[in-house]
Amino acid sequence: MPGRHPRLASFVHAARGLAVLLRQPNAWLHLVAAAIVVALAAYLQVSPGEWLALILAIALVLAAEALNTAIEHVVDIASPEWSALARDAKDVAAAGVLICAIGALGIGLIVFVPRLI
Ligand SMILES: Nc1ncnc2c1ncn2[C@@H]1O[C@H](COP(=O)(O)OP(=O)(O)OP(=O)(O)O)[C@@H](O)[C@H]1O
Repeated sequence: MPGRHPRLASFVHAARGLAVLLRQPNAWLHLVAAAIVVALAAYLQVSPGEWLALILAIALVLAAEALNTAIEHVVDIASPEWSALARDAKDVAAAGVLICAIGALGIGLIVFVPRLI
C-alpha cells in the first residue's frame, strides 16, 4: 500500500481480513459461542488458569475458522471445476475446524461441568 508504513499496512490488511471473516455465518456461530463462554466464565469466577485455557480454546477455533475460510477461497480460485483434490483440501480444512471445536468443547466441559452440577 503506497504511502503507508509496511507494518501499519499489515495490520490494516489483517483488520480487513477480520471483516471478511465476519461475513461468514460460521464465524458468527463461533463468536456467539465465545461470548457465552466468556459471560459464563465471568459469572462463575473461574481461576486464571481456567481463563487461560478458555481464551486459548476460543482463539484456536476462530483462527482455524479463518484459515478454513482462506483455504476455501484459494481452492475456489485454483479449482473452480470439480476436483477430488479440491474436495479433499476443503474437507480437510473443515476437519481442522472440527478438531479445534471438539478440543474447545472438552475444555469447556472440564471447566464448567464441575461448577454446574
Ligand atoms: N471444486 C470442488 N471440487 C470438488 N468438491 C468440492 C469443490 N468445492 C467444494 N467441494 C465440496 O463441497 C463442500 C462444500 O464446499 P463449499 O465451497 O460450499 O464450502 P462450505 O463447506 O459450504 O463452506 P462453509 O460452509 O464453511 O462456508 C466441500 O467441503 C467439498 O467437499
